Amino acid sequence: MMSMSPVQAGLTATEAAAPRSPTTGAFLQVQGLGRVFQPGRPVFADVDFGVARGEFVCIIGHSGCGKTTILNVLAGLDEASEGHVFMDGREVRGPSLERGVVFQNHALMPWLTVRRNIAFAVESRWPRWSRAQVVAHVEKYVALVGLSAALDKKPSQLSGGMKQRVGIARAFAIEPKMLLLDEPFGALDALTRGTIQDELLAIVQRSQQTVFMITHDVDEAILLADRVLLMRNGVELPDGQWRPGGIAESVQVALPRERTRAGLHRLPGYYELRNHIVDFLVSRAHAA
Ligand SMILES: Nc1ncnc2c1ncn2[C@@H]1O[C@H](COP(=O)(O)OP(=O)(O)OP(=O)(O)O)[C@@H](O)[C@H]1O
Repeated sequence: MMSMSPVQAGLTATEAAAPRSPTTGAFLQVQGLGRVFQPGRPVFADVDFGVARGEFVCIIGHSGCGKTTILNVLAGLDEASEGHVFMDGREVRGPSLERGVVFQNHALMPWLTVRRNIAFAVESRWPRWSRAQVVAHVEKYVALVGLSAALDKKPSQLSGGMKQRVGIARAFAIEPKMLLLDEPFGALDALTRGTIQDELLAIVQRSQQTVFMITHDVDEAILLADRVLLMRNGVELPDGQWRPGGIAESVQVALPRERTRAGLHRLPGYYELRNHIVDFLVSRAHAA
């Protein structure tokens, strides 16, 4: 159980921090994760994976397979029914400013300006900072997402894309060890989505940020990720037994890191990779 300490679980701290293969040495280690909402029908079980420091991992799968549930457990916002999550050698036991989370719907405080929304997070992260330090830090991250002109506007005065940018700036501004993104561009139109994908790609490449991101968009995953986890849904087998969902495959994106949206389809290996992922989603993600 997530709530059980290593000592309660009968493990020493060293044993608890020592992962089983295949995640040995990874910055984020997910071991034997399972989540049950409906007894006898776990959403997923035995989920094991690792994310290396500086790696960008996308998870893709059909609605309901449990992606958001996994992300919430990684964020410390939900408890797994089974298994453990370790980040940087320590078990995740609750929310922390070491992890920056961005949801599909920005979750900004509507009564605060862009500046105050981000400053609120920065002040929580570094409570001893002077006002001038906070101001400089906030302005730096708002500039990074191209929103300096909107610093003193409230969320209601911004477009959907701008609000999502503020959410991303806020997550980056706390300089988390890991960024957790739940379909951050899902609610945006294609044009805005493309622009923000490019911005995210540039910021992540510069900062070497470790990222775990949920997406439904195969091209988005190929553009951004070093690796894509393919998640299958839980399914009732012909004999009536329930097989929980889980990670079916981990697919390396073996394309040059210098990718652009416009040039993606010209990269050797792109179509094979895309077809492989689409084929999984069409024929294998729900298969009994
Ligand atoms: N708090 C909850 N109580 C009961 N069932 C839940 C709860 N949260 C999630 N579920 C169920 O768990 C399953 C997985 O949900 P989850 O949101 O993780 O899926 P998802 O893969 O992220 O889906 P989507 O792509 O649609 O966001 C769904 O069947 C959902 O109904």
